[in-house]
Amino acid sequence: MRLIIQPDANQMAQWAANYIAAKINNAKPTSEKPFVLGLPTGSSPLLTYKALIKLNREGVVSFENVVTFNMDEYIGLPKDHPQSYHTFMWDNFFGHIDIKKENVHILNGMAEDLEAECMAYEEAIKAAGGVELFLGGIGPDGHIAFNEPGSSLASRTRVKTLTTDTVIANSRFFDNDVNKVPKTALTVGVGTVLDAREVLILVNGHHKARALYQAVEGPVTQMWTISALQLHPKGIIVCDYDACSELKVGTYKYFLDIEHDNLDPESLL
Ligand SMILES: N[C@@H]1[C@@H](O)[C@H](O)[C@@H](COP(=O)(O)O)O[C@@H]1O
Repeated sequence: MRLIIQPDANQMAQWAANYIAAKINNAKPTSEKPFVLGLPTGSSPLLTYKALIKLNREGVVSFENVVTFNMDEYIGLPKDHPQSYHTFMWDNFFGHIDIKKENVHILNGMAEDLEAECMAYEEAIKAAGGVELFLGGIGPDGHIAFNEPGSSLASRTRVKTLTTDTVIANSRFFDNDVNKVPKTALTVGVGTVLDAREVLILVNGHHKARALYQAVEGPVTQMWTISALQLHPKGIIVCDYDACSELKVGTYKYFLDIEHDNLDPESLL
């Protein structure tokens, strides 16, 4: 696993955006062979999306031949609900870049047959040739997508019940009213994420410090589902100084040292 330590969330986002843009450009995607990108919602990727929008506007990267698969969606929220992940993605990213609508895939939390929806999603990922790069964030309890503690590390796309902690955390988007937060969601599995050829996880802020410690220094365990990244041949975590506060000083220094030449976002493009 690589750990890229950046001073703050802005520099983290620039690093991640430049990295993603470089990956897309190096792949030279075409409509026959598009670049398949996995994407998250939440506050963690917001600055990265902003930076990618800027790179798109400046002509550094195009999303014309990029196909996306989002990680998750609430069950029971219509697509046009202000807090649906559909709305989030179009408001914060897709609506500002040159992506084709038909290349965007987001789970439908209103599907009549949710199991069939999940199976079809896995099939669609396969049919697209698999995910090249999965971008993700994590919850303070180390969950990836909506794979809450105790989720199988081999899990696939399915229905998940959200923990009380996650419902409380996400109530900030629902007028701070936990009763308005859906209690279930559709989510790609840990196994689905690990199948991507590369996984890039964003972790910032003090409130994620324990999760980062578990991800980097803890054992692989279903109780911190992000720890499964240790089993991935190409896992990268980009974090800020605040998120590092639970790491051992030696671990922190080690990653700063071995990534010394790769920390400048400008070196990526
Ligand atoms: N399903 C999402 C996750 O994909 C996200 O990583 C997590 C953290 O959110 P934030 O980035 O807002 O801290 O929240 C939700 O539970």
